[in-house]
Amino acid sequence: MRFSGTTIPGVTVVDLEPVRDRRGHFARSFCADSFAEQGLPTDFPQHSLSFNAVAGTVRGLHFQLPPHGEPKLIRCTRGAIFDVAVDLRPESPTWRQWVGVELSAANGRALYIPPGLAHGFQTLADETEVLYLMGARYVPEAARGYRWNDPAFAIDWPRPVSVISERDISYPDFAGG
Ligand SMILES: Cc1cn([C@H]2C[C@H](O)[C@@H](COP(=O)(O)OP(=O)(O)O[C@H]3O[C@@H](C)C(=O)[C@@H](O)[C@H]3O)O2)c(=O)[nH]c1=O
Repeated sequence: MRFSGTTIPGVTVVDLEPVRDRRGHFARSFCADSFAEQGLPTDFPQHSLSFNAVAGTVRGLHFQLPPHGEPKLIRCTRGAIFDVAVDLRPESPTWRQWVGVELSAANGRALYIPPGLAHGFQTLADETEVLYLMGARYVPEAARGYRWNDPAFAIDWPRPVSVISERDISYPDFAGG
């Protein structure tokens, strides 16, 4: 695995290093030792799959309040997504900034997002599947979100939104907290 930083401290691109032969390839998609060397979490007690039928679907922007903040490792195992992290850490030099990375089954890329950031994505193909490794348990009472089109973030989404949940269009404006 190859780790690369992004414009937001802690948000890390994780690329595969496939070993190829005539059958295809083999690549480690998670390694606790490599994550520890990078100072990243190694305990991911929940793994979740998200299936999205239609291109243009948006999910997010989601996060959990402390102490339930979730480190997330996000990978697209079928289709493609534009994956977004928004920095909500008030002490961060990149507070309120966002970063977007294309993850696809074809590019094998994953994105690590630390706690304190909101996460969302837009699908770029029909029948897109996203696999999460979650570094904290799901606590619905601690779940919060901001709208995908909140002017405080001004995220440049690649497509018009085709499908989004009622909850995700109803979040109030970001108030700076
Ligand atoms: C997130 C989650 C949901 N659920 C349940 C609650 C609900 O009945 C159903 C669908 O949940 P949601 O509508 O919250 O699913 P979704 O909108 O896809 O939520 C996800 O969005 C992306 C952007 C993230 O970053 C994830 O952490 C998660 O928040 O699944 C779990 O049981 N465990 C979980 O970890």
